[in-house]
Amino acid sequence: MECPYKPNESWHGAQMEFKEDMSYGDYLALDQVLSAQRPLSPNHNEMLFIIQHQTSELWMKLMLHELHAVRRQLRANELAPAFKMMARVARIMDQLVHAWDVLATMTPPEYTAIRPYLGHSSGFQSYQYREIEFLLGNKNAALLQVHQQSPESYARLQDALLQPSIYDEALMLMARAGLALDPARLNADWSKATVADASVEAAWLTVYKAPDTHWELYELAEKLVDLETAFRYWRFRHLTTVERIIGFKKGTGGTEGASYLKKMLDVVLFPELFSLRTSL
Ligand code: HEM
Ligand SMILES: N[C@@H](CC(=O)c1ccccc1NC=O)C(=O)O
Repeated sequence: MECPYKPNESWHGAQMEFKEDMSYGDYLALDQVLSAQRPLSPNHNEMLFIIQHQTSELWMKLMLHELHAVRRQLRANELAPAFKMMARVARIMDQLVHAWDVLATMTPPEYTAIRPYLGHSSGFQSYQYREIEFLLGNKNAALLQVHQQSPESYARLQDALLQPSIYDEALMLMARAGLALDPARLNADWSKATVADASVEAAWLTVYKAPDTHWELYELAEKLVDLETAFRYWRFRHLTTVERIIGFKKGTGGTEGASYLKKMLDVVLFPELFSLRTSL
């Protein structure tokens, strides 16, 4: 039978030769990305575990790219581009919320076959996740210690710890727009986690009681609420997936496991944006 492959025939006009030109794989550095999956166990399901984490880290990289830009835009009073980026971050978070469905196809015996190979490594050591938390105001200086072996991530995290969070920037922007905020809150110790403040709640209440007068701040508030809501769903799915797969075992990172993650569900990033709703 004649071989159907004809080297010189084009297919729908597609470029077939890449000796000189940059190809898809070149542009995306696919050789690097696709050679970075290195299972340690003989178990079939470890590939799912690795790719689930690597894709999450890639989306986190994009979230950080967007969140740093949001902070710069807020500092520059450029709200319209900030809104677009905040919406993107919330959609990425939604994507990560749905990604738990893929991981949940891994059963306890399947994970038990992989777990001994993980040693003490844990998502707790994700420096990108920690930077996202810090940028959103959930600061905790003690957690820098986890990254002392890696000067680059330590420096990034330290910078995120010491600089105002996105929420702090939103409050400074509100003050510049003429809303009355306690100067002590505007000069807070940025390395500390956000603490609810009465003057902040009163200012957001002013915005929510007259949206037409404060439309941009109203939109900013709702974008922040979208973001926090998506983040809470992620935490919740992490906890429920973990309970489903390892029950109440201690974590490889050294915490109590599910009960630690349950405590993290109580974290409120933008407290006044939720408490004000009781007064509306
Ligand atoms: C079988 C799947 C998973 C299990 C059993 C699991 C379990 C745990 C446990 C027990 C902790 C607490 C820290 C510790 O002691 O280890 C933790 C923390 C964490 N995990 Fe997972 N996890 C899983 C999947 C994931 C995935 C897919 C991600 C996405 C990147 C992730 C990200 C994190 C992060 C960021 C933390 C730190 C949370 C914080 O400090 O608030 N985990 N995980
Ligand atoms: N903390 C998990 C281990 C774990 O999930 C993990 C281990 C290595 C790399 C990423 C991980 N994911 C999230 O914590 C456990 O206790 O089983």
